[in-house]
Amino acid sequence: MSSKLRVAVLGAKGRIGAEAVKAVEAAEDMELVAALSRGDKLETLAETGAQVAVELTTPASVMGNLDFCIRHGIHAVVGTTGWTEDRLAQLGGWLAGSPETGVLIAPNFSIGAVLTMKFAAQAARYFESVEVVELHHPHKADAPSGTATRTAQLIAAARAEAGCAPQPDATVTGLDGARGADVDGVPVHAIRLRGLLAHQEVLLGGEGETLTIRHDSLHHSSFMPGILLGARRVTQTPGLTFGLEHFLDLG
Ligand SMILES: NC(=O)C1=CN([C@@H]2O[C@H](COP(=O)(O)OP(=O)(O)OC[C@H]3O[C@@H](n4cnc5c(N)ncnc54)[C@H](O)[C@@H]3O)[C@@H](O)[C@H]2O)C=CC1
Ligand SMILES: O=C(O)C1=N[C@H](C(=O)O)C[C@H](O)C1
Repeated sequence: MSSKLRVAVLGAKGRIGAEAVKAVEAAEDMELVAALSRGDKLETLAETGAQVAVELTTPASVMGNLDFCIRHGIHAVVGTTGWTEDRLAQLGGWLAGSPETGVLIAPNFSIGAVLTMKFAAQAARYFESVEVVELHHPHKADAPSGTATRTAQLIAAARAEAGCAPQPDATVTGLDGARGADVDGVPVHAIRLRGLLAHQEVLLGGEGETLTIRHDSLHHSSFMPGILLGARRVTQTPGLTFGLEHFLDLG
C-alpha cells in the first residue's frame, strides 16, 4: 500500500465535490480512492481503505455518511451545512464510541472567510450595531449560510463576553423577514443572485462611523487549500474540531 493519504470524496458530482475530486487527484501526498455520488454504496469507503472522507453532500445525507465513517474509523472533513446543537451532540456521542477518529466540520474552507469570522468577532465589541449579509448563487439550498450563522454566533459570543448591550433597533412594524433572521441577537440577511458564488459582509456601526468587512469567494478553488489542509490534519486530531481556524496559525 502506498504511503499517500487515502482520501474519498462524498458528493463527488456536486459543485464543490467535483472541485474537491480534482484537488485531491492533484495533491502529491494524496490518493483519491473513491468518489461517491448519491446512491453509491458507503461500503466502498471501507473496501478501498479510505483514511479520510471529504463530506460535501447535503444536510439530509451528512449524518448517515458520518455515522458510517465513524463506525469504520474513517476520519472526516465536512463542509456540508445544517449543523445544530442536536446534531453536534449526536456526532459527539458517535465519536465517544470511536475515540481515535477525527472529524473536522468547517463552515467555510476559504482562508478569507475564516479571517472574516475572526476579524468580525474581534471588532464586534467596539460597535453598537452589527449585522451580517451573506450573498450566494441561487442554487444554494439553505439560508442563512453556515458561514453567516457561525459568524453571527461568534459575534454574539464576543459581545456577550464584553458585556455589550443589545443592539439599538426601533422597528415595531413592518413585513415579516424585513429585518432578517435573528441568530443569537445578530440580524442575518440572505441574498440569492444569479452570477454570485459565495460572499459575505459584516457591517458594524458606531457613533459617526461604520466598518464593513467583506469577503468574496469567486471560484470553488478558494475552498480547496482548506479541504486539503483539513484532510492532512484531521488524521492527527481525534474527536470533533469545529472550524478550520483550529488548524491554522492565526495568532
Ligand atoms: N464549508 C465550505 O467551505 C463549503 C460548503 N459548501 C456546502 O457543501 C454542501 C454541498 O454544496 P454544493 O456542492 O454547492 O451542492 P450540490 O447540490 O452541487 O452538491 C451536493 C451533491 O451531493 C450529492 N449527494 C447527496 N446525498 C449524497 C450521498 N448520500 N452520498 C453522496 N452524494 C450525495 C448530490 O447528488 C449532489 O451531487 C452544501 O451544504 C454547501 O453549503 C459548499 C461550498 C463551500
Ligand atoms: O453553498 C455554498 O455555496 C456555500 N456554502 C457554505 C455556507 O453555507 O456557508 C460555504 C460557502 O458560503 C459556500
